[in-house]
Amino acid sequence: MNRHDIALIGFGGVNRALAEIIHTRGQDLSDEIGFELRVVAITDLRLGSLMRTEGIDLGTALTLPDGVTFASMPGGAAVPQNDFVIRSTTADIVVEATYTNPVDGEPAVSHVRAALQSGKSVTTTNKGPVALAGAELNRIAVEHGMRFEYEGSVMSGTPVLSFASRVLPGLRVSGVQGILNGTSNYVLGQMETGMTLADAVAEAQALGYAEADPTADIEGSDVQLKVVILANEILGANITTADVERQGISRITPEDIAEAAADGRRWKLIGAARRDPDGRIIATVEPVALPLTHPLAGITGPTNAVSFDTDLLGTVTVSGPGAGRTETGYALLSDIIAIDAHQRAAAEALR
Ligand SMILES: NC(=O)C1=CN([C@@H]2O[C@H](COP(=O)(O)OP(=O)(O)OC[C@H]3O[C@@H](n4cnc5c(N)ncnc54)[C@H](O)[C@@H]3O)[C@@H](O)[C@H]2O)C=CC1
Ligand SMILES: N[C@@H](CC=O)C(=O)O
Repeated sequence: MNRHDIALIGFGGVNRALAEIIHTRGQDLSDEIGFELRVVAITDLRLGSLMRTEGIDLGTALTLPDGVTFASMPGGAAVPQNDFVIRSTTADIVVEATYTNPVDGEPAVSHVRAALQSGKSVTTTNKGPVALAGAELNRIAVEHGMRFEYEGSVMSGTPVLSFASRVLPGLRVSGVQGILNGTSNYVLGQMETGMTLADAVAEAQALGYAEADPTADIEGSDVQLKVVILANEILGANITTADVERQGISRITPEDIAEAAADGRRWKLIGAARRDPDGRIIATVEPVALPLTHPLAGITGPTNAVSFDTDLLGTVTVSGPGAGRTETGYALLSDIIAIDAHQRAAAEALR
């Protein structure tokens, strides 16, 4: 049976969830997807680095006591050594799931670049490399015959990017808009029950929805990155975050929430991008008090939804999980399956 060896860069909620799926589903997973998966390297700021060409004991790696680093395991060290691990690992796929840096995407951009240039395909849920260096990294992937997959960068495990690229062929999409951040949607819903914004954010953090710095969720920079990704991937734009007006939800008060409810409305943080008649891209992130009859008003908790404005179908909406450790760990698995399928197709074409 074919096998893929993977290196995990970052060992937080999402990459641990992927490791859990591999560890607990074991041979059943291999039988279902048609190939074996082994983790042969892990690096993490807090835990250090670990390399085992024969495969890492995920049961041990996932249950290290607090304060114990990978130095306690064979092949482990107390420091991450990201670049060394990425360039020297025997893995054929690198999985980048470190913090999203909304300013310049680093060091994740460098992680992805180093992996592609050293002959590894990459899957990532990190919005930074995709939004801030997507064109460059996709070009490097093609130049090196590698794949750069990032389904989980928008709407977690909900395959909105695959949907748009594979299920809408022949349609002209003029705009995309929706609820693109699970944390802020969860927070607004909790505030409707009387919870304070701060307490609701703390809950979202405990549930694994929020960014390491939840300001990104609340002030809209996470949505801003996702709007850039959707505009560039689906509208064929070439915009950056500087082209996306941004306003978050921190100024929404309990009184605003109550006033909206009395008026039959619900506050939602909406990301949107559209191409206007003269071809310009108008892109925004803003809170909107939607009427309860609006299709996005019923989107609750960490669920996200994206509507596509098309020429032949009118509006098509995709909804599903927008955040969550396991849901996003699945996004990485779906990318690995896609990478395997591309590699099989390429090998078949050479026969
Ligand atoms: N949690 C979610 O629901 C979703 C998360 N994402 C994205 O996936 C990525 C990971 O998210 P989580 O696992 O939830 O975050 P997390 O904060 O739980 O884990 C991130 C891990 O990366 C490590 N790390 C950070 N910088 C590093 C570096 N320079 N070198 C090595 N390790 C480093 C940290 O020590 C931490 O263990 C983020 O970019 C996030 O925006 C995307 C979709 C959904
Ligand atoms: N913090 C993000 C995670 C997914 O991108 C969110 O809450 O949507």
